[in-house]
Amino acid sequence: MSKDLDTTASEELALSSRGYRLYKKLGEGSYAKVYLTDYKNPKDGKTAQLACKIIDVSKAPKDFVKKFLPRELDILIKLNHPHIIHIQNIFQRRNKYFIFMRFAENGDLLEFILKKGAVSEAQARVWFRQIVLAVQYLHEMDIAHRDLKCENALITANYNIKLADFGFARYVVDSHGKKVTSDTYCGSLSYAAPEILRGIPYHPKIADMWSIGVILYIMLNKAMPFDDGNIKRLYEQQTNKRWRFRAKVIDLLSEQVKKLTTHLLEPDINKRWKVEQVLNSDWIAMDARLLELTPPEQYALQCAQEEKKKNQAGIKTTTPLPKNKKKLDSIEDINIVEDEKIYVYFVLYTHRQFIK
Ligand SMILES: Nc1ncnc2c1ncn2[C@@H]1O[C@H](COP(=O)(O)OP(=O)(O)OP(=O)(O)O)[C@@H](O)[C@H]1O
Repeated sequence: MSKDLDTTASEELALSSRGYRLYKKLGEGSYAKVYLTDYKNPKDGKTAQLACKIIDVSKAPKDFVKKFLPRELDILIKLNHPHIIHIQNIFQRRNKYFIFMRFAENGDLLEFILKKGAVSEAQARVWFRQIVLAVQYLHEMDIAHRDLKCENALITANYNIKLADFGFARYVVDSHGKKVTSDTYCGSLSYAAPEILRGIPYHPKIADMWSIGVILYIMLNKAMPFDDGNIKRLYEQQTNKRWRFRAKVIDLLSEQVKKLTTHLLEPDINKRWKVEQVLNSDWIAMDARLLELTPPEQYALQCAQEEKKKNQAGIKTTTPLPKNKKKLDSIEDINIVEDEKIYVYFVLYTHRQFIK
């Protein structure tokens, strides 16, 4: 096996007895490494190429191991959507978790943009809609992704998007069906909504919509809308709407896409567009084929809606609400989940930079 691999001989043996052979590093995140893997089903001999994300809990912070990782695994096994990466198998051995998933042959969206340049508006519309449908499915399941960024939008051989990396994802309702806000600040700084930077408990679904706006901007511009490592300055740029489309593309882009981007990069959470407004936007409608859901997209959405109904029916109503119920200056009153402690989890430095 390649020197690239951190797996021990006994791990390799355990993996190969299940038909897996890891052989090449595909990517690396904060606490995980992702490898290209050959798989041969021991029962029927069928083969496939997969990606394997290895999380070594002995190298990760306690908060990640106790809180984020269990959530990631719990959420991953529930998801089934055409634009979310398919999980083939998960297993744990000593300190390591091995998450086997579909291999995205064309890498991630950031890699693609860095290599090929800004995405044409027609292609961006197709990819953006796929990302938004995946987010609609998650939000319908009452899950917020909380780390939406180009690196987490993977591209298959057929140039379809598969959303990945649920390391920061969480449920946004509590056991009483009440909306909860987050005060754990996750994700990448460049994609973080102003309300996150402000350091107040935030609505994770609404913050996801901001990140989606940043992704759209990056696809069209091959640049970040806001680019400052200093949180205070970044916050000021965001709230004063100090961003513009790059000179290279501004005259080429449609008014419809400019309007959509502006409604997503909206600092006021009450005005920021939600999933349905995006999917019904004039920009998506410019390609009539994209207005209809494909049968797999329709099926996945239906499943999510049914799951939500089931959960709502099973919600306990007799248990008293947590004591720390707190009103905030936002659209609804909210319960702050007790286990959440303020923890800054920003990935401040990105490995890959845009060359303007
Ligand atoms: N299924 C896959 N197919 C191809 N490449 C993949 C796949 N999964 C992950 N990668 C690559 O590995 C990188 C890291 O994966 P992932 O984002 O899941 O790890 P992470 O540790 O959770 O990252 P982060 O610290 O950014 O949250 C991705 O950006 C992508 O380039």
